[in-house]
Amino acid sequence: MNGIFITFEGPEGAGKTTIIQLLQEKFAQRKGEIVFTREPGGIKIAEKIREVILNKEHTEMDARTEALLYAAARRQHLIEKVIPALDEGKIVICDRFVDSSLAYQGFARGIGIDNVYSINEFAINGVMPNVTLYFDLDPEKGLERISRSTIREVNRLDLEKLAFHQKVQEGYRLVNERFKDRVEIIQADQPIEKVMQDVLDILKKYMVV
Ligand SMILES: Nc1ncnc2c1ncn2[C@@H]1O[C@H](COP(=O)(O)OP(=O)(O)OP(=O)(O)O)[C@@H](O)[C@H]1O
Ligand SMILES: Cc1cn([C@H]2C[C@H](O)[C@@H](COP(=O)(O)O)O2)c(=O)[nH]c1=O
Repeated sequence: MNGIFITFEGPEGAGKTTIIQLLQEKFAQRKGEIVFTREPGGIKIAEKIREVILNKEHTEMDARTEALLYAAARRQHLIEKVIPALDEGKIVICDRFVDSSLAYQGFARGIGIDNVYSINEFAINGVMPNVTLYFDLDPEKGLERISRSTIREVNRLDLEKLAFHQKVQEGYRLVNERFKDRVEIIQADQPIEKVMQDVLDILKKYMVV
């Protein structure tokens, strides 16, 4: 794989999707070189799994089932979209990846970061990001942002209590420490233009911006 794999991580409402949209606009002329995608989703089967996981009616979903579904969506997305693009030398920018599973299912759901990493090792088979941009924002602020959004649909995980989202933040702290060689922290509580500039400053170490 000759390409560059870049992932965006962070809590709800941190601004990952907003910045990815701005990057898509900025790099609109470079469609053959840069692939934008997301997890869970990005391809047909994984988008269907996304619908199952995030459906607000599926309140009975077991935590391990949830972890396995994210890992299954990840596997199919890697095989169909991410790995072929990296093999062609492309840059892949993905909204969320395995660190989300470690923070949300591993830590916040209480399954254990190592347990969730194990099932994901089977799914990803050694494919890890070159760099991860972590959008750092307190969960209260992120939840407040999404509650004000008129376009973003509320999903099952958004509906978890604040205590869950605080655990997600704590989980990410542990994950970021474990993978500090590839994780770059973005201060997400800044105006969008400044967040975008900080993101570009990091991306320019990996690609022409
Ligand atoms: N820097 C910012 N300052 C203020 N509001 C912002 C900023 N970045 C994004 N927002 C707003 O916050 C809301 C959530 O942003 P966005 O969807 O990009 O977050 P996200 O990290 O992708 O969230 P999620 O992972 O929950 O989907 C949107 O309404 C967006 O306009
Ligand atoms: C990949 C992944 C995601 N999640 C959670 C995080 C969010 O609550 C949703 C995805 O929604 P978004 O608007 O696209 O951010 O799913 C998770 O818990 N585990 C994962 O592996």
